[in-house]
Amino acid sequence: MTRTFFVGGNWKCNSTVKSITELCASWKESTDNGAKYSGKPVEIVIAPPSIYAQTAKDALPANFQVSLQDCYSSTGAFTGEIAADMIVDMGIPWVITGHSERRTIFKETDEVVATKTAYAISKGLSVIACIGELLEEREAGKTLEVNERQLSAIAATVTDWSKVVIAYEPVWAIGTGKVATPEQAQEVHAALRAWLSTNVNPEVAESTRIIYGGSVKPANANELAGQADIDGFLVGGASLKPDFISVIDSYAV
Ligand SMILES: O=C[C@H](O)COP(=O)(O)O
Repeated sequence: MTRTFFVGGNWKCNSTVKSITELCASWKESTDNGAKYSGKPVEIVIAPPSIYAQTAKDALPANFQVSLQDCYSSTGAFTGEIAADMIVDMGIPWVITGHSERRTIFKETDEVVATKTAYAISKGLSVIACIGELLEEREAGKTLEVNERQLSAIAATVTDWSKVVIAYEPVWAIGTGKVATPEQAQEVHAALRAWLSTNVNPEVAESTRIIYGGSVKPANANELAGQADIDGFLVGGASLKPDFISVIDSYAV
């Protein structure tokens, strides 16, 4: 089965109305309003800071979808939070869960990430669920153990895998310029797919997109995209630039 190439742009806590307007205008100009990318299907999802979601939605090329960067798993007395219900209400189809910055800075546990993921899916959202090991975990030989533990927590609550994209983001490669080599990334992606096959089922393993994140940019995207089990990217810093379009096109090589 073919897994449609997926490119996410996570703007994190960056952007202004002016920068979004200018960036989206440049993307529209270079993509004929996003109508075609080398003639092959690609799913493109941009995650702006939530306060700019509507600004981005209005300004992005026609075939770019919008995501939020996080959600809460309830409505009610939770000051400062945005419930998955509200994301759906605003016509936004995607949300990111479990980003390493949520896990490390905001202390989200595997269980919190799993709960958010399941709740978002129950409300109809599609989810980019993030996992990834710290540098010390990689150096201690625990890369697969950590990633499988995080994936296992998410998998335990997922009821509809067609709504899930798994983002493997080694924390040591995020925002550092230290991209995982194509071989390092492929090794983990293949292991995660094998884990899904054994612990969920072979069909889910074959159809679920596993994307890579961590210092992806135009100069390294083609080689990463050429790996058998890399089905796209979650891009941070490079998604704030006009030449992000070349990352979107990397699947074509
Ligand atoms: O969500 C995106 C990842 O954290 C990667 O960020 P980066 O491309 O700036 O390294």
